[in-house]
Amino acid sequence: MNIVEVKDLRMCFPILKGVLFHSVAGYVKAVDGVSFSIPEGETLGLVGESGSGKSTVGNMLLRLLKPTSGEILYRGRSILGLSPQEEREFRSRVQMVFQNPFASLNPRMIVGDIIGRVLRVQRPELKRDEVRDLVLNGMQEVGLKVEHMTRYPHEFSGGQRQRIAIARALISSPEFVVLDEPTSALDVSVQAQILNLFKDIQKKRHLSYLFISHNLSVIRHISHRIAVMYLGSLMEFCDRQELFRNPLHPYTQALLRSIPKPYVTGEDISDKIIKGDIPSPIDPPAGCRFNTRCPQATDECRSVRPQWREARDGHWVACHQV
Ligand SMILES: Nc1ncnc2c1ncn2[C@@H]1O[C@H](COP(=O)(O)OP(=O)(O)OP(=O)(O)O)[C@@H](O)[C@H]1O
Repeated sequence: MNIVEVKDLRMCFPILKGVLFHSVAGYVKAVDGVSFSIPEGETLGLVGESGSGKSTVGNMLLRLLKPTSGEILYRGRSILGLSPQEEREFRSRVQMVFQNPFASLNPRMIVGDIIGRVLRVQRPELKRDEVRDLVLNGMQEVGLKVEHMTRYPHEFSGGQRQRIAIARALISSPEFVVLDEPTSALDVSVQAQILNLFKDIQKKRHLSYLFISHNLSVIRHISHRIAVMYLGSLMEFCDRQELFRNPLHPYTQALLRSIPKPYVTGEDISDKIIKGDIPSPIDPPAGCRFNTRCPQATDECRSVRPQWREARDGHWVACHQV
């Protein structure tokens, strides 16, 4: 069963102008017709360059942003227009971990209170000792110690702080977690530990993740399926192994070529880097969004938007050349 299904999702941010920002000068088409699904217990890796719209998708799934149009189904039910009761239930089932563990933790609260606060709001019937026990279990699950409970965030390293943020996200026993670049601010060795922690927790709790990153190596390590995003649109979506063995879209192929090889020093990857800049989402190119940088672009690519279609079993792509 799919835990999340997204259909033709769009998000346009108005660009306001004037002294009192009273008129609209245009729109940023941050997300422009995105569809995908996430099966229960799986991780969907959402990868793309900076500004491609990944965080906007994540924020819409969390109900932090209301889509301009499209549908978001959570366990088959729309999450748009929930009653206050349904909203509370949704909040306990869906959680998030963001990139910056330095900014996301209140520096004036001790760790035990940071993690336990969610429970005080969501389950006011719990007694103090019960909250404490749950917080302790949660801390141990992510590799924190009992004595960490009374310390402040500034006393911890980046990796430890991200463990605190993870414990806080898990304390309400969510089913689905949006992980928005959760390891990007960490050292490489710590990144691997945190990625493995996410995997262990997923196995144990049968959690589903949307994992957002610009780093394909990280996405490869953690994902079951991968969606490749470019300038607000999905270019390709399939199983992880299929994507790395048989990438169909020229953008995905270029992304894979640009991953530096381990143990090769001084490798010249200048001819493998995608040429040109990502165009502005205020005035995206007509036809295929990638046509201005695609070596295979034809007149059709420059004028007709490619359809999002299943080229092979479970392998979706938007490209005229496939
Ligand atoms: N609140 C907003 N108002 C106006 N434009 C926005 C807003 N939020 C995002 N954008 C724009 O929408 C586009 C997509 O942004 P988004 O943050 O979703 O991309 P991203 O792929 O997550 O990039 P990054 O990896 O840099 O966070 C960008 O052009 C961004 O400037």
